[in-house]
Amino acid sequence: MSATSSASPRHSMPRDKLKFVLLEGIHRGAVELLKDDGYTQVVTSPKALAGDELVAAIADAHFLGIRSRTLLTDEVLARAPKLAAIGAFCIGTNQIDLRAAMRRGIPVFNAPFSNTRSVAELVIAEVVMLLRGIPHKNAALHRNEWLKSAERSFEVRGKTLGIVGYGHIGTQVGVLAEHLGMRVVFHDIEAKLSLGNARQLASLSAVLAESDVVTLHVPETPATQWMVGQAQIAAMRPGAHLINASRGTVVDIEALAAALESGHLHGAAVDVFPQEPKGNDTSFRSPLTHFDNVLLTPHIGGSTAEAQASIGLEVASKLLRYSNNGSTATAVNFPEVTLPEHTGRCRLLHIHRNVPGVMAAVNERFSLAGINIAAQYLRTNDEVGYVVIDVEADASQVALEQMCSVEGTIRCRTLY
Ligand SMILES: NC(=O)c1ccc[n+]([C@@H]2O[C@H](COP(=O)([O-])OP(=O)(O)OC[C@H]3O[C@@H](n4cnc5c(N)ncnc54)[C@H](O)[C@@H]3O)[C@@H](O)[C@H]2O)c1
Ligand SMILES: O=C(O)CC[C@@H](O)C(=O)O
Repeated sequence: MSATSSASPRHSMPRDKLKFVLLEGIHRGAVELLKDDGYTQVVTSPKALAGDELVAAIADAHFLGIRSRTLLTDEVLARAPKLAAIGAFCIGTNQIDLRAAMRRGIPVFNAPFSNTRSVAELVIAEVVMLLRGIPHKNAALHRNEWLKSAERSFEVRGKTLGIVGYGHIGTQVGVLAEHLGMRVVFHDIEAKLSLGNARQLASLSAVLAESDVVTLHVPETPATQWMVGQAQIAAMRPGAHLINASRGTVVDIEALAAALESGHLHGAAVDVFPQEPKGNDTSFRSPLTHFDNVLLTPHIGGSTAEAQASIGLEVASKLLRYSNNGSTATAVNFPEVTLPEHTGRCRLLHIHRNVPGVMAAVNERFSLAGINIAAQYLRTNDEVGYVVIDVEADASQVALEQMCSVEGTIRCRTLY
């Protein structure tokens, strides 16, 4: 496969010349899968990178794998001219400027549910721990204080769990909570099929007012930024608990700290933070650290052996499929093309601005050059078109040259 940009548009490269950069401790299963497929150039780092370090690391990368802490802005992407695709080895893709990547002809793949169960299990454990007052009692014992008491200690059975964002994780949490005898209510911007006896309420405030524990499972979007602030916390029941394992920007941490200080909330569990350390060698600071009744975890909702192994294989497979076959199925920012094998033929990939005349120009050039098109697959969105063309192997070089010089081309390449 080749990976080209308008700056260096025409290359065809064998697998061992293509470079994968995998940051943030991506599971070794991903590395093994890539190497087993002939991609021997796999560079890994246990940490997230930023600034000049990130730019240097990806300057000559053809494929990049990250998790939630590597920020890929348009400026960063502009400094990685060979980048053909990005793998987000997680669910969230808010750390990537998806539109900028699309405009640069770079599809982004993620693992939409490989860690769903892990997050749901952690949240259920936190619901039980918070309602029993365990964080506080545990902290006291670590200071040699014996707090044997039933005060503020409750069963979860019969209590109400409010879920905000009833998607993959929210629904799993709801199902598990009902197995423990909880009542489940939820708020979502979309009308959702309620699982079990869960009830969708009309508004966020209705869920806040009715719940003993509120758990957040929305993605980071402009609408969810700081969606739980002072007013929303004030609308929660006195003595209620808040869980955030979604994104750090969803909750106003100062407002949460104030509500814990005043005693309006009896506890919280927080896994995600507005600013998170880049790696395990960096220290963590938060206004929540001095509360005994807050369970703090270092963004490990999806960090289980099972989830990481499964994410590693899932996202690496998607990158391989794109590299070997051209398929963009399940890309989160790109026209999706699912493709059959192209054995015995040469496959050309062309990513272009979706403006009138591009496809006509491609077809005309092929026709004038006497190149027979064996198969053609096209998908577009409002800005970008992605066309995959199979031609006879002996026509590949001329076809690539013709295709790459069409006005409106963002990227073009041939599969090796
Ligand atoms: N803590 C962790 O380690 C961890 C792990 C996985 C995912 N996450 C986070 O959890 C989020 C949710 O994951 P998921 O797989 O359930 O996603 P999902 O897309 O399946 O579900 C998200 C739900 O939120 C709803 N929603 C969106 N905007 C909303 C709004 N303004 N108000 C109410 N509902 C809204 C959507 O309609 C959808 O039903 C991810 O985007 C990610 O940020 C965190
Ligand atoms: O593994 C990570 O860094 C992120 C986990 C989680 O937030 C996700 O979006 O899947």
